[in-house]
Amino acid sequence: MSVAVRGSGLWKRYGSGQTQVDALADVTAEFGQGRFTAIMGPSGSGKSTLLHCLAGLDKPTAGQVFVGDLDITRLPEKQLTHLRRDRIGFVFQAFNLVPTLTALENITLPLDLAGRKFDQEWLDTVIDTIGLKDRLGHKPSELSGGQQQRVACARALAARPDVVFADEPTGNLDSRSSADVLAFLHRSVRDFGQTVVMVTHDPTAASYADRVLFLADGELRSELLDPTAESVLDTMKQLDATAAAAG
Ligand SMILES: Nc1ncnc2c1ncn2[C@@H]1O[C@H](COP(=O)(O)OP(=O)(O)OP(=O)(O)O)[C@@H](O)[C@H]1O
Repeated sequence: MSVAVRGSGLWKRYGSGQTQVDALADVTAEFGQGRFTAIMGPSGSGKSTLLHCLAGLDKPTAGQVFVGDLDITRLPEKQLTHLRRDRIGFVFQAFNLVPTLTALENITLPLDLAGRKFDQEWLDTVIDTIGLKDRLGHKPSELSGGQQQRVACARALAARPDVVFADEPTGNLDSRSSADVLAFLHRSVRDFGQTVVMVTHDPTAASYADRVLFLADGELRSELLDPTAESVLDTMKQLDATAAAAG
């Protein structure tokens, strides 16, 4: 299995002296191509920081991030911007759609901005899979939260990136809409070989992934393969118990 993204010896330090926080403390992790990985952990454990460093949105204090063979921590800002545009997709908790554009215009916006020719067949496949064909001419305000997030997922996939990073993509959704969004991400991995890395608090959301990584205090503490909501909950309880015993 080839590796889509790799973080090696990642540190992220904020502040100094009394207020110093190591949001990441020597995290090394690989994300295989065509795999769906969830990142979990208590609030403040470093999940978003890890995702942002892996996605080139933030620079680690030490360590390296490779997208394919490319060390993105060494890239000048302009090349990094191009890499984020061409090879990385993002889905945020707050959808972040452009309110004045239709759903379809939002989906193709990154390609329009990059002046790229569409792979129409791929775009049709993605649009078929989000199941919003009759809503493509609607503005975000005319769509439900779940529909908006599916549009945001389609936008992230439109350029067929090496990897899609999703930061709490179901954090603002009810369970039915969450299931639609997660089913779409799952299908993009299973049917199209996409690579997805998703931060979530929700054991049910994590159960859609192939693998769950658990962070605590900026360190990787555990890993679960082929998770179920129950096995994720059990692991969270064990980690809580270990933390309570240690502290
Ligand atoms: N810009 C910043 N300046 C100082 N400290 C920061 C900054 N960003 C994050 N931190 C600290 O780094 C640690 C990790 O934060 P991070 O947001 O990555 O955690 P998280 O696991 O994503 O939390 P949550 O689940 O609450 O979103 C926290 O202690 C946080 O307070």
